[in-house]
Amino acid sequence: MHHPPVTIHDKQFSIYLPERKILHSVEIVAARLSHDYRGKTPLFLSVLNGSFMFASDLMKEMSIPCEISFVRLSSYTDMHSTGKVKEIIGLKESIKGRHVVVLEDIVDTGHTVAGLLPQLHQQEPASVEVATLLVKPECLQHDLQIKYPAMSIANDFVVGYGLDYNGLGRNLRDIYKVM
Ligand SMILES: O=P(O)(O)OC[C@H]1O[C@H](OP(=O)(O)OP(=O)(O)O)[C@H](O)[C@@H]1O
Ligand SMILES: Nc1nc2[nH]cnc2c(=O)[nH]1
Repeated sequence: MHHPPVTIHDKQFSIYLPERKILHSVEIVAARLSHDYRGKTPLFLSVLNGSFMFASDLMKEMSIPCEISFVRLSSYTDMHSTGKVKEIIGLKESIKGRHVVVLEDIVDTGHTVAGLLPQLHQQEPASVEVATLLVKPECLQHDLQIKYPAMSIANDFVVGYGLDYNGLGRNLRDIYKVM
């Protein structure tokens, strides 16, 4: 399939990860989670906004009973991290004693996940792991164990499949990188 470059705001982006490759990697993560959490009914915590598409496709591939809830906490306003991590908003149910799997679209500097995990641990879950569609190992600034990364990528700014550039591009089926 041909994927011409796309323009979003002031930038051009070229195809990076086509939809079939994304969906294949999501299937593999779902199979691992379905195996590892058999009998545990995991609670997925999808970190909005970016992870909604990953969360949706992952859930459809899970073959064991599982629950999902959506939380917010945002640290990015532009193409660079502000380094500020905010509180979890929207976590209504108790996670005490639950097997929690945080769902992220991307772990870049790791500030977001590093800020989120202690807040979750305070609530005494049985376990917490992280599943992310993308991880940028070169950019990680925290000692994080990301147990379920679907794909590792280089230090490129990417959009599509839930990921935005200043609000736009989330609807793209494929992932593009800035040119
Ligand atoms: O590892 P980090 O450097 O912290 O970057 C990763 C975070 O940045 C993005 O969120 P963003 O704050 O842009 O919010 P959004 O999901 O609503 O786009 C992404 O969804 C991750 O949560
Ligand atoms: N859209 C987008 N958001 C991010 N947040 C952290 N890294 C990225 C990235 O490469 N793309």
